Amino acid sequence: MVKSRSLHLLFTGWCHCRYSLSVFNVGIGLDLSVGVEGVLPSLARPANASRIFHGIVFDAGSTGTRIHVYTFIQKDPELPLLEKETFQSVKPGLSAYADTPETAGETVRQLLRVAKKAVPHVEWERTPVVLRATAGLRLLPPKKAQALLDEVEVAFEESPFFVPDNSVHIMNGTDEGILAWVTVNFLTGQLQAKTKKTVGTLDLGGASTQITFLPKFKTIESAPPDHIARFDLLSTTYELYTHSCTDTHQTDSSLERKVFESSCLSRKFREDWSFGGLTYKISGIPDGSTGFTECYKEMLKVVKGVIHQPPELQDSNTFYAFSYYFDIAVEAGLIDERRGGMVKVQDYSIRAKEVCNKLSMYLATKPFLCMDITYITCLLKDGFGFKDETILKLTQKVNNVETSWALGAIFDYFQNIKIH
Ligand SMILES: O=c1ccn([C@@H]2O[C@H](COP(=O)(O)OP(=O)(O)O)[C@@H](O)[C@H]2O)c(=O)[nH]1
Ligand SMILES: [Ca+2]
Repeated sequence: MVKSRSLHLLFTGWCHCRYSLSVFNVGIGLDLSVGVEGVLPSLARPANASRIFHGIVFDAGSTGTRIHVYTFIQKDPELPLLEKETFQSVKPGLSAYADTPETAGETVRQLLRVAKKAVPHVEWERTPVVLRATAGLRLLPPKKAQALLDEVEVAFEESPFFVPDNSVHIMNGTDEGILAWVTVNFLTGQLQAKTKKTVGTLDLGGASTQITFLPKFKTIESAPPDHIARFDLLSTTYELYTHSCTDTHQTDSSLERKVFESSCLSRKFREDWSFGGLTYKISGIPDGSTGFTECYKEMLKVVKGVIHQPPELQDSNTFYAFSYYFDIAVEAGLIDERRGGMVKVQDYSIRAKEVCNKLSMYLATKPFLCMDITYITCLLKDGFGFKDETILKLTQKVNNVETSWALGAIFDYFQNIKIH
């Protein structure tokens, strides 16, 4: 089976992009701190509730389904602590069961067992459970996606947990970006600092990508009003720039072709790949050129001019990056899988050149690395317009909590942050 994020993109074609911009008002009465030892914002809960309470979030991603079970401690009437997160994931994602939706229900039941272990029996009936689906379901025909969501809802209703209204739905890319930003800025302590010193976030999923940051005044001024997404958290209104792309299924006849040749692959590489009901022959270009320059040109075709470039990114210093930015950096040997680490945009680019110009060395073990790392390089530089020196903090967890939009989603449930 072919395992490559960028190959998927090349087949699905251009991103469907949404740009949004929002403004930030420095917190009035915002009082948050974070992490395993940190303080979470006051969350709405029953008056007679015990000191410990929980929330369950399912992340139905395009490549897998994950459960996050959060345990909060009510320290005082205002400020609960996030005590811990219990996490588990399964592959493939729900969209793989588009023709057998009952299997999606089984996946969810299997993960709900994790929640039953993590949440004490007496707490089950007041512990909310929600599922948010991302690009995998966004790309399915609506009826097929709904059939999957219906099965999830049945599994939730059978469970002993509290199923709120609108518990199961497809999330739009803007919410995905904002909720990931909320998670990271909460976990890194930026939100409670009551300053404008927040960190931007970059997510690269199996079929979508998001960039979210607190823009400077100039960006706010020059952006069209419909590029604005606001949300409220405690007494603060935040306005963030958030831009989301979901790979769209290509509708033109090029999807019909059965052969896909790329200069990002070794000339000797041959593999069959099934996608969208067709089987493709994937290979290098037998008599053509390979290597970084040619590969980069291929990537430019799917990236250049598609993604809005906020000018201030040229001056930005640090972004938190996760999901495939992390995975590919590990595969490329840029960071350690357990510890994560910091890389510059140019580190991806330097490594891409090294890998792509020695494709035969990677043929047996990492045949798609050149393609994937070149795609990331191109996305960062020519897509978003980052400069070479921008630092990406690559991390899967902050203070032992997953870097994902899921924590932001449980905030959204408890706080109703009203993204608009
Ligand atoms: O608990 C997990 C498991 C995986 N991933 C990453 O998510 C990416 C895959 O994206 P996803 O399936 O979420 O696709 P999306 O629907 O977001 O496009 C991969 O890089 C995974 O490493 C993640 O962020 N959290
Ligand atoms: Ca994701």
